[in-house]
Amino acid sequence: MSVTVRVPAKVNVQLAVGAARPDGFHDLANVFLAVGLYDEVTVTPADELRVTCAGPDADQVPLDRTNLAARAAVALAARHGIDPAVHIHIAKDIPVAGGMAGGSADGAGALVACDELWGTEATREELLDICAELGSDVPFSLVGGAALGTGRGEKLAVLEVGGAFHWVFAMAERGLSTPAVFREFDRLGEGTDIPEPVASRELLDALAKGDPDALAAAVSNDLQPAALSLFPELADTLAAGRTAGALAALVSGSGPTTAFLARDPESAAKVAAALATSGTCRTVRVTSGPALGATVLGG
Ligand SMILES: C[C@@](CO)(OP(=O)(O)O)[C@H](O)COP(=O)(O)OP(=O)(O)OC[C@H]1O[C@@H](n2ccc(N)nc2=O)[C@H](O)[C@@H]1O
Ligand SMILES: Nc1ncnc2c1ncn2[C@@H]1O[C@H](COP(=O)(O)OP(=O)(O)O)[C@@H](O)[C@H]1O
Repeated sequence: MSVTVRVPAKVNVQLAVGAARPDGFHDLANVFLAVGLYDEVTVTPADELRVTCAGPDADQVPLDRTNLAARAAVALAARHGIDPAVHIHIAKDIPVAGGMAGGSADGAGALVACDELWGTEATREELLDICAELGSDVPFSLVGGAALGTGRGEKLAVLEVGGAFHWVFAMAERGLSTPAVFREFDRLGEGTDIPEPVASRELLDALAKGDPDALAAAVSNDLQPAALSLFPELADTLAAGRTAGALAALVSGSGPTTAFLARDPESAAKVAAALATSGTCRTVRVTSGPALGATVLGG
């Protein structure tokens, strides 16, 4: 018997970042939108806990107990007095270290899959608690759709979305480390007054209406200057997408994946084709959001 769970990637349509807290984290107003790029996490009973991974970026994924999927299985098992002897296989389509929360997706996926496999019947609240222990982005991977994350991004309020938004994602030649980007944010902001992060009313209204032009006018990412400072070539990718007709071009979360909002699928295809031949990125993907959160596909 095995259980497979499908989990989406995310883009941050707004990422407002406050000053560093005493615990090293930053308070956020983090508006997440789940998009239709997915990892699939399959769990099967085994003699001991083991992780395998397949996909274009599989060689960059740790297969030891630091893998977020393994940590999720161990955390659920510990709470329920279960031996976490399970083979976790990750079919990885979400770019690694790209600012699209691929590791978080695998953590949420493994948690839901193990809950189903072991019949632990954890409440949604317990699952969300474990997610928050695993990482700031993990609760959103479970929930999907669109949500406002406050605190370090783990406290979620579900948001209304009035229609599908069309996106193009450009994957970069190398990854960026999330802690390094937050450190660069701190360095760039030294000596300045960093305001409390607040969600934009215009942005929430644009999401609720499903209005791509209004969303394009309202998107923002406070980590973008830090990501560009560490990876200046991303400016060329952003410019190539804008020139090709994207309504908005921004770094996805801590980067280095860049995200381009298009008015409709035809325009998205045009932007993707231009980016693919621009020589400014590794690969290009076209998709839309919102997408469902962690979903059991069956065994
Ligand atoms: C920036 C965002 C935007 O959604 O994601 P990515 O773009 O990397 O996917 C998130 O805040 C990343 O969330 P996640 O990747 O789960 O981070 P965590 O494991 O909780 O933390 C990793 C490190 O990032 C920094 N961190 C993370 C979240 C936060 N609110 N403040 C921080 O300063 C800290 O240095 C922390 O040690
Ligand atoms: N299941 C996993 N998939 C990908 N990366 C993982 C996983 N578990 C742990 N990691 C680690 O997390 C780091 C961040 O990866 P990822 O979650 O893909 O990016 P991001 O935080 O930029 O969205 C990776 O470099 C890797 O070392």
